Amino acid sequence: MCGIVGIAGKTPVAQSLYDGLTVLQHRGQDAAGIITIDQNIFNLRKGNGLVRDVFHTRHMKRLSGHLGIGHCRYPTAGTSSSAEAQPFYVNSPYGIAFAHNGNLTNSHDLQEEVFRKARRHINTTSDSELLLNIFAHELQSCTEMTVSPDDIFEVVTRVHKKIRGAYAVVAVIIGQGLVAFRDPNGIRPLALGKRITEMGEEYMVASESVALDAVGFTFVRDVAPGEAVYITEQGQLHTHQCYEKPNTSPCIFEFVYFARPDSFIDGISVYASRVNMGRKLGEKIAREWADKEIDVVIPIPETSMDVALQIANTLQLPYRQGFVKNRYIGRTFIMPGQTMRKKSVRRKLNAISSEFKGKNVLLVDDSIVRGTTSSQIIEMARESGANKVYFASAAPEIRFPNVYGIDMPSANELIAYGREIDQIAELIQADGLIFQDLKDLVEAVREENPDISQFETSVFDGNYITADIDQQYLEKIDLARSEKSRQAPVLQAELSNLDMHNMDSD
Ligand SMILES: O=P(O)(O)OC[C@H]1O[C@H](OP(=O)(O)OP(=O)(O)O)[C@H](O)[C@@H]1O
Ligand SMILES: NC(=O)CC[C@H](N)C(=O)O
Ligand SMILES: [Mg+2]
Repeated sequence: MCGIVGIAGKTPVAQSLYDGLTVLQHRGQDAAGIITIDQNIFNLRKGNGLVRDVFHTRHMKRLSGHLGIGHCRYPTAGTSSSAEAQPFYVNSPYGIAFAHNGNLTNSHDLQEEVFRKARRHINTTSDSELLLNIFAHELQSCTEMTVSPDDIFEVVTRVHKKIRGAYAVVAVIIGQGLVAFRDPNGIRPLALGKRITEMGEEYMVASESVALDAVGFTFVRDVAPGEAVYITEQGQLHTHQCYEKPNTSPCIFEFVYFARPDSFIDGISVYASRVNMGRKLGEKIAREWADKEIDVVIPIPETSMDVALQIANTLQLPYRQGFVKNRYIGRTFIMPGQTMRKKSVRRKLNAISSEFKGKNVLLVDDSIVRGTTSSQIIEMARESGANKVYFASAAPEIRFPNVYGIDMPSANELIAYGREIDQIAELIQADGLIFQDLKDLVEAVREENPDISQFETSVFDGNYITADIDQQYLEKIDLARSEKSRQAPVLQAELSNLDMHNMDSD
């Protein structure tokens, strides 16, 4: 679930892009990149690592220009090689740099087509490099030196027809401007903001509204599903719906886990939706666990805290922060391998024994995916002397792989796959386990914007909104991306030699 930002400014943009990326860091911790345009030259810096590690002062100084884009990456296709860090670049037509959040579901077919019909070579296994080349191929039909907004919208319309899956994209084109667009289902988020300076109006697009807040842009609106936004080099904003029948279905997992609580996505406050999730789950606990004596509600930092507090309020129980989070360790779920994820839980969280000793505790998490966190946390609660350990998840059981930009490619790795609740409880050693109902989760989010009638909920119900996912496809991604297949060391090593960067790697 990567983070993307783009600014068409009147003043240097590198620092704002950097600051925007730092507040989107929770969306991708593996790689980061910024590209700017100055006097028709691209300046690019990208590499593996956190935003603060990839960019040093010497890089920032070289990222001059008033137009630029940035990306922080959580790989969900291809490999974690630095060669697949974004933005990507192609020199023709005009010179295009491109950043993508999401995942294409017809990459395989497109790969063939791009090579045969467009004779374009894709140098990595990244679906984003592929998407850039499709966009570039469509733009190739513009023969004028200046591309008009209508040309851009026609290009995006054709791209929408070719590709399937989830995508929020931002691109900059030499001599032209900044383009951003969102898939027709609006699975991945994209917000538009504006800043007034002495030199004139500046525009910004970002995965989450929080990035706009951080750099002093005012939120204008969400980019609509299927819509494209084009800001010319001179700073004129043009927008157009490029899909005939868009079908708004935002990814519900953004609200459960991915997005920051202080963001608004499609008119929904992520924080308020989490409070609603807490209320609904609290009511379910009151209904179904009337016989259980719970002394205290304890969140598993960090994402579940807003939900847990509301559960405690609903149940009229004390809320205690029984786990301390090491602020220097990032999110474990988006770490690249299971070994690293497993090790990091104990480095990240430590228990305050007095909050557990002799008590019946209700631990709350936003979701249980592989069960890495829950099983270790329950063990820690017991080591700290808890009497009974109950566990509540603000999201329902996750039983289906994700194909839209969340790295859950294999059903077998999901703890709830093929298991009933009591079997999952036994595996994670909980004395009781309760999940939110899907209907309640959808209602909790919808309450904040009833105009949205559906959400992308495939990980819970196997209903894939793009209607192109069958068992064969799921088997293919399982084979390509499961934990087991990613341990093939030769492939990883070979791919990491394919580094192609424009700026020094140090
Ligand atoms: O069942 P699992 O496979 O362990 O995945 C679920 C856990 O991973 C996430 O936490 P993470 O540490 O990524 O981030 P957070 O600090 O934002 O909660 C999520 O909040 C759950 O705690
Ligand atoms: N999580 C994402 O949005 C990833 C984007 C793209 N599929 C990649 O793997 O680089
Ligand atoms: Mg967590």
